Amino acid sequence: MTQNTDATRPAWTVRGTDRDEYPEVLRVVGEALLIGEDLDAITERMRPLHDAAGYDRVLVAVEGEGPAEEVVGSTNHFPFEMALPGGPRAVAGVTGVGVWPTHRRRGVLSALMRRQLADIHASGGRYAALWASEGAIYGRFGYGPAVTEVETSVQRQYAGLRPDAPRDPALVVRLADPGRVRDDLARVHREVAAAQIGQFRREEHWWDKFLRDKPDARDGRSPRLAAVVSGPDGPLGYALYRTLNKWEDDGSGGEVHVEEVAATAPAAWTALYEHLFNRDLTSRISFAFLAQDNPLRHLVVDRDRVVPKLYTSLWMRLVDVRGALSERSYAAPVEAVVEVSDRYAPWNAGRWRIGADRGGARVEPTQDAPDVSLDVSHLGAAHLGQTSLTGYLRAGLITEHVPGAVAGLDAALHRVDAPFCGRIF
Ligand SMILES: CC(=O)SCCNC(=O)CCNC(=O)[C@H](O)C(C)(C)COP(=O)(O)OP(=O)(O)OC[C@H]1O[C@@H](n2cnc3c(N)ncnc32)[C@H](O)[C@@H]1OP(=O)(O)O
Repeated sequence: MTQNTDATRPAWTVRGTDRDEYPEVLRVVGEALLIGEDLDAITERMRPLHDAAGYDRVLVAVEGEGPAEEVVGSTNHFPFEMALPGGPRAVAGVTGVGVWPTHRRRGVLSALMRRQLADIHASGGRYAALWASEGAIYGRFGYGPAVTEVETSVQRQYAGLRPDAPRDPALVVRLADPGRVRDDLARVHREVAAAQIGQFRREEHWWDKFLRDKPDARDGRSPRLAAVVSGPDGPLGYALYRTLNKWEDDGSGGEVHVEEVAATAPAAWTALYEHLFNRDLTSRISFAFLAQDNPLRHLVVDRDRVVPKLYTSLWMRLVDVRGALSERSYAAPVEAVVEVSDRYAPWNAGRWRIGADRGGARVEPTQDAPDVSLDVSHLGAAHLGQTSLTGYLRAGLITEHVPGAVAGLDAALHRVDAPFCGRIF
């Protein structure tokens, strides 16, 4: 149990919770996040995820004792299997973080984070990941920005695909209610998620959540649609989207809003984009989440009409530096001593000798002089192979004791494929 030791403030402690107390947790987190929804509605929405995952990973900070006890903050994590460099791994998907507005900036979150990391570590966890509401929050807790994704839109008049985009006349696109083609969606996603770094295996309760479609949450848009592209051997891709019925003085101005698009074959991407770009009465097609290397900008006639807006999705945290670096895959051989600082998970702090090549890695504690000194958040940022350590070096945030050591680490950690999560959890 973590105790606030500042005698000038009311004491609060960190402890676990249970199913009965959960609505109270949601009340606090919902208010902190400005959810603006009735508590019953939030509870109804969130219950199934927790009933499936259990309540034992939810932590609360409470103030007072007995009947006067009140929840003033909370954090939670879901058990995910996520594709990481090296293969699918158990990752703690941290979410539901909030502190009651009158109790902010007193160290409540810091205590919750410290306890949560200790709990994940004690249960053998090596990684945590989250989507941050604000980029300023999680660096201090050892999380680094590991995935940059793209939001974009294209005017229909410029949404033409190249004549040489791969097309397969054997492919068929079917438009349906997502519930009717859920097995097809799951089949495609299973294949994509197994290989794409940053995706987590989507269990049934997560499909339930992502396919929920309450009319009051549509923001004036249509019910969700699923376009599924299939070949003779089954589904090869899908797009989940909504339309918006809109009219301007000079005619139809409808919109297509794509929530998720996934495919396992080049011609399937073409078929899906042709479907999305050819809805009558529309003038704009938007994409909420795309990987940075999604084929879209290669397939359109004029890539500059598809302007990417970048955002950070996953923040990664190496909960067990040695374990995580030992089981990672490497793109190039590397031999380096890395000195790690870690305020919130002290078992990671110290010097680690990393010896790795394409066949595997050894990571051992050492007292040898370091080649590089950095914070654990930098390792988390670089772990998925997209964020470079060189950027931090240029910014003066990590120290290179041996010239070229950071470049050597970057070459080894690099991935040619862009990581992508695409779903806020
Ligand atoms: C994965 C997710 O769930 S993301 C959702 C996160 N939740 C939200 O955004 C909801 C609204 N915000 C909140 O509930 C709270 O402000 C929280 C959870 C972000 C922070 O909780 P607090 O208890 O105030 O944090 P705590 O007091 O432990 O702060 C620790 C340090 O982080 C800093 N900090 C905390 N939040 C922020 C922020 N939003 N921006 C910048 N700095 C911050 C504090 O200033 C403090 O710095 P210091 O150690 O130099 O003094």
